[in-house]
Amino acid sequence: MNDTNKTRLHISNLVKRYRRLTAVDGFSLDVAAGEFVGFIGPNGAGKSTTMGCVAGILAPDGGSVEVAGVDVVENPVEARRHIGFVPQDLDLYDYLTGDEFLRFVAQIRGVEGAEQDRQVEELLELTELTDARDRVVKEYSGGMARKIAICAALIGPPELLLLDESFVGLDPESTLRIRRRLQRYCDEGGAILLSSHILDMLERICSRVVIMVDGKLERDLSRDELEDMLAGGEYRDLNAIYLEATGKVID
Ligand SMILES: Nc1ncnc2c1ncn2[C@@H]1O[C@H](COP(=O)(O)OP(=O)(O)OP(=O)(O)O)[C@@H](O)[C@H]1O
Repeated sequence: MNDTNKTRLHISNLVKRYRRLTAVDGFSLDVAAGEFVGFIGPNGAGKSTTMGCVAGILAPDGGSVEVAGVDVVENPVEARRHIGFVPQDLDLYDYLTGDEFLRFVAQIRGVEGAEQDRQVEELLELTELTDARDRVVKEYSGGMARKIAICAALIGPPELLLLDESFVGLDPESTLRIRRRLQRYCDEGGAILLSSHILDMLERICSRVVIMVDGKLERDLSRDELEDMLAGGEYRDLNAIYLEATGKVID
C-alpha cells in the first residue's frame, strides 16, 4: 500500500434517487493515496448516501464508482475488500466480543497469525479497549462501539477508509489518538473520506475539503487553497468558508 500516486477512489457522475428525491445528483470525485479528505455539507446534502454507494450498500441509479481500480457495482465483494467503512448508524456483530469481532474482520482481509495478533493488540491499545476485549460488543457504550468499528475499519489496512461522522461520541483524548493514527494511515499511503460537522477539527487535519450541497459538488479545496483563503483575511475559518459555499447566513 505504499504507491502514493494511485487513485484510491474514483466517483464519476454518481446519481442516487430515493423515489422522486434525487439525493446525489451527478457527483464526481477522485481521491488519491495519501489524501485525507473532509467531506462536509448541510444535513441532507447527500454525504451518507454517497458513502453508501461507495461502500456497495446502496445501488447507484447512474454513474460509476471504483475503489482501488475495482468497480463497486460490477464487483462488490472484491471492492469491499479494499474498503474500511464506519457507517453513521453502526451495524456491528453484537454477539461477538471486541476481540472476536476484530479477528473476524482480520480473517476476511487475509490478516492472519502473528500479524493478526500484532494489529489487534495495537488497535485495542490505541482505543483503550484492551480491558474490554472479552466483553460482547452489544454491551459496549456508544463511544466504545464506535471505537471498535474504527479499529475494524483499520485492520489490513484497506486502501480506502470511509468514515461517516465517526468522531461522534468520542472523548477528547480518544479523538486525538485516533486522529493521529488516521494521519499515519494516510502518510503510509491510505486514503480517507471523512464526513463530519466538526469543522474546526477538519480544518486542522484534512489535506483537502470537499463541500457537497443538494447532492452536488459545491467546492473542492486543496490544503494550499484552504490556507490561501484563510490567510487572505476574508474568511476567519473553515466555518466561514462553509457558510459562504452553502449560502447559509447566521443572524
Ligand atoms: N433511506 C432513505 N429513504 C428516503 N430518503 C432518504 C433515505 N436516506 C436518505 N434519504 C434522503 O436523501 C437525502 C440525503 O440524505 P443523506 O443521509 O445522504 O445526507 P447527509 O449529507 O449524510 O446528511 P447528514 O449530515 O444529516 O448526515 C436527504 O433528503 C434524506 O432525507
